[in-house]
Amino acid sequence: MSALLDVENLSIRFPIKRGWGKTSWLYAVDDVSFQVNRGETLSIVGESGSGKTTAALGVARLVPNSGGKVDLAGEDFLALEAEDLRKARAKVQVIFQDPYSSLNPRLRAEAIVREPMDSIGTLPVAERAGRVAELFEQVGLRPEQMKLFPHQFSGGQRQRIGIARALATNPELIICDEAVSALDVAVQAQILNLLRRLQRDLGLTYLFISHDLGVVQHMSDHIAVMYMGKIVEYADRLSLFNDPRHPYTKALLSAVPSVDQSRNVDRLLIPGDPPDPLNPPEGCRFASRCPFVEDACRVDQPQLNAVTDQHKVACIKA
Ligand SMILES: Nc1ncnc2c1ncn2[C@@H]1O[C@H](COP(=O)(O)OP(=O)(O)OP(=O)(O)O)[C@@H](O)[C@H]1O
Repeated sequence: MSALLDVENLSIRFPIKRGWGKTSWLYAVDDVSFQVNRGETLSIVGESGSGKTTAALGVARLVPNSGGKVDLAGEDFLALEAEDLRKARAKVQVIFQDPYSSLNPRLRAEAIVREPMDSIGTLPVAERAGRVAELFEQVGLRPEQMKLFPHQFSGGQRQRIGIARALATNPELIICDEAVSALDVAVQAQILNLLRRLQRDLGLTYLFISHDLGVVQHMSDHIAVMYMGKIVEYADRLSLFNDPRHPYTKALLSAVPSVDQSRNVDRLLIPGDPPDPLNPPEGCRFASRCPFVEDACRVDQPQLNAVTDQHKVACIKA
């Protein structure tokens, strides 16, 4: 299967001002590589602050990178300039977490959905209104709702508008950044089912950012686990959930309540907080919280090594 998205050694850092004119760099994403096959979903999971959102926004060039390569559908996306970038933006769209704040409250729903077509110019002007109507139907909204403003919709309906807007340019890659986290559980299920149906019907590829492992289990083909800006484990869904190798992944999974009695996993608690991201430790970044730590873990940073064909782990004990 061919990769639609191939990310190599992506790094993203933010300048943090400290005291008199002193700037430190926070590496939110540190030398991260991954691929997503066409028509598949790669989820990125990890606790708050691990760099999931920054990595995804870096892929879409919505935050500046400080190194690396992003190949999107055969194009060197980070190297594109002005006009080529504007056109290429049609290929990657984002669905944001908060359907309340991500829609312009002063625009009618039809104008919100139409906006990416106008700014990227993907369709002749005369065809855009028809395309908006088609998108409304595709995401399960009624034609008369096109004239309404965002506050006249429920949270789930607003997220449907966000999805219609993301589909407007016929993208190949959609980044779902905590796309259902702000919704209640019943509505979450409807939106997740809609995303899966659209993926199947339109051949979409998803980069799915979530801290909710239940949702991730439902959506993913592959999963990357991030900790402090690094991918610590990368695997297909079954391997990750049935045979997690990194102690951090084991701890994340053991915290998920399971109705499956046969999955009798001992609860593994992660003590303490992550270290200061402005001053990451030498060696493994998880060492200070790892229940299995050894002296060697504090010396060299573990590389992401293959344990099987579909499974990579950055832990010297894996
Ligand atoms: N614009 C910014 N300026 C400075 N630091 C930032 C900026 N954006 C993110 N960070 C920092 O980068 C790190 C990664 O943040 P990011 O939002 O990518 O994490 P996350 O895993 O998506 O967490 P969450 O689920 O809470 O959004 C954090 O330490 C965060 O404070």
